[in-house]
Amino acid sequence: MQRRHQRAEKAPFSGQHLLHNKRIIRDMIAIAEVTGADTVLDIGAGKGAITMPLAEIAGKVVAIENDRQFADVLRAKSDCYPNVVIIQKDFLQTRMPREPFCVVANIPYAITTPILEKLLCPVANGFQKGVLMIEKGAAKRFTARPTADPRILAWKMWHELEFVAGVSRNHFATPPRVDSALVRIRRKASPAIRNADYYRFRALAEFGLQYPVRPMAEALRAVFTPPQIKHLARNLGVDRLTPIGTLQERQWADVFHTMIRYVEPHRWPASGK
Ligand SMILES: C[S@@+](CC[C@H](N)C(=O)[O-])C[C@H]1O[C@@H](n2cnc3c(N)ncnc32)[C@H](O)[C@@H]1O
Repeated sequence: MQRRHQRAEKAPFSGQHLLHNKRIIRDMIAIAEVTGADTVLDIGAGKGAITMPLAEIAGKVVAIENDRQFADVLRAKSDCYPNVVIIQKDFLQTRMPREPFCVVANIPYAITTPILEKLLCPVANGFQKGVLMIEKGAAKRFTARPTADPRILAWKMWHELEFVAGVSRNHFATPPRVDSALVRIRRKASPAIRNADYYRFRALAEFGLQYPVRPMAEALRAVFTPPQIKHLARNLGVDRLTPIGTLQERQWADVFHTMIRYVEPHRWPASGK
């Protein structure tokens, strides 16, 4: 009884919810549009449920798994797949490839946000597209429009995030406590803001969205002068009293470009980078 309890407790902590539905795995690879030219990362590869089907299609698969026993299983299974590389390491400690790469993964949910932070930083990072299995609540939050979360807003300025479908917990062993969902991510070919301005944009978004219900005129008062705010609101097609948390991505791009063009740099929110 006590041993069973210990086993049940291990899974939620380590995120070891292995996907056993082959159709869902095939769908994930198809939705990610993986081709023989792609290098694909499987983050939290487990025993290779996604790694090996990926290896049949992709040019190269990099399976990252920090559990030693799972990494041993992966090494044994990948013997007949010369295009699979196993990295036994914490994903958060691994260096992101600069060359283009994709991700197809059922990730450890406990570190979903740090994983996305690492993948979706457009600076010195070759991530292009992917499909991730994540917790359903997080999938809804990440794909909601508009977003009042500055971190998610920054991800979306450079990437399309799309909710694909919910996935029942019955497709996993051990089933997670929460429902899951697939999210498709694609890097934008022509983002409205240059990669070099990523940290500057984040600083503006974090500053402006400290209190998302604040009227935009008030939230941005320390950055823009009152006449600038008046022009900005007119250009965005919103009232000055519009809550800042309701601005859409394209409006945030306009706010940013207006700041860069018309506001003296000493008034820009500090980026720390
Ligand atoms: C949800 S399971 C998915 C396993 C496998 N991809 C599957 O679908 O069957 C997540 C996996 O991530 C691994 N993991 C947890 N934290 C990790 C980390 N920081 N870096 C790399 N792998 C991690 C766990 O050991 C587990 O195998």
